[in-house]
Amino acid sequence: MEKVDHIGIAVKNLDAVLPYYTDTLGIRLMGIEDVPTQGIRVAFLDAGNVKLELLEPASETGAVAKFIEKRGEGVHHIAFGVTGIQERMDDLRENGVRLLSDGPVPGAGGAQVAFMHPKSSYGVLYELCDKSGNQE
Ligand SMILES: CC[C@H](C(=O)O)C(=O)SCCNC(=O)CCNC(=O)[C@H](O)C(C)(C)COP(=O)(O)OP(=O)(O)OC[C@H]1O[C@@H](n2cnc3c(N)ncnc32)[C@H](O)[C@@H]1OP(=O)(O)O
Ligand SMILES: [Co+2]
Repeated sequence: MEKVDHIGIAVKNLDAVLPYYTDTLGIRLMGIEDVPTQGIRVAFLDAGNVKLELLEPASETGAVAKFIEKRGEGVHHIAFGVTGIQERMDDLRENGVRLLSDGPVPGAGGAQVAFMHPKSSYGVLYELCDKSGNQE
């Protein structure tokens, strides 16, 4: 059983929503970073035993922009923390899960990540997040 590392939440404007999370909900902001490979800016928030990952589109063409355009703001994905991400991907693929890349790709915070297609996961976009090689 994998540990949930974070819950991805798509937002139109990070600066507009952050006060709600930090002031109204009292959740600690851990940091903000650009992830150009995904065309987004992300903010990680410490929600105790799991992180929230707010995802703001940095372009009109990325996955998050398309998600918001089609479905509006809201829960976008659930990320499992794993080690040995390539082996996990191979195992999932052997079990018929459709992965969105052959191998892991760079994620936020120096992680290596991969995604399973929602159509293979009963409607949920799941991410594998491997920080074991992370020097940060
Ligand atoms: C990596 C940095 C950071 C990190 O944690 O380190 C991140 O988490 S980045 C997060 C943003 N990046 C991604 O999401 C990359 C993976 N996503 C994709 O490749 C696409 O978004 C994909 C393939 C999931 C959907 O793209 P597509 O162009 O096919 O969009 P459609 O609207 O045509 O969707 C097809 C089908 O899937 C359903 N769908 C789409 N997104 C989601 C979602 N987030 N959760 C659940 N279901 C989703 C959509 O409704 C369509 O279903 P249908 O029944 O046909 O309506
Ligand atoms: Co994520």
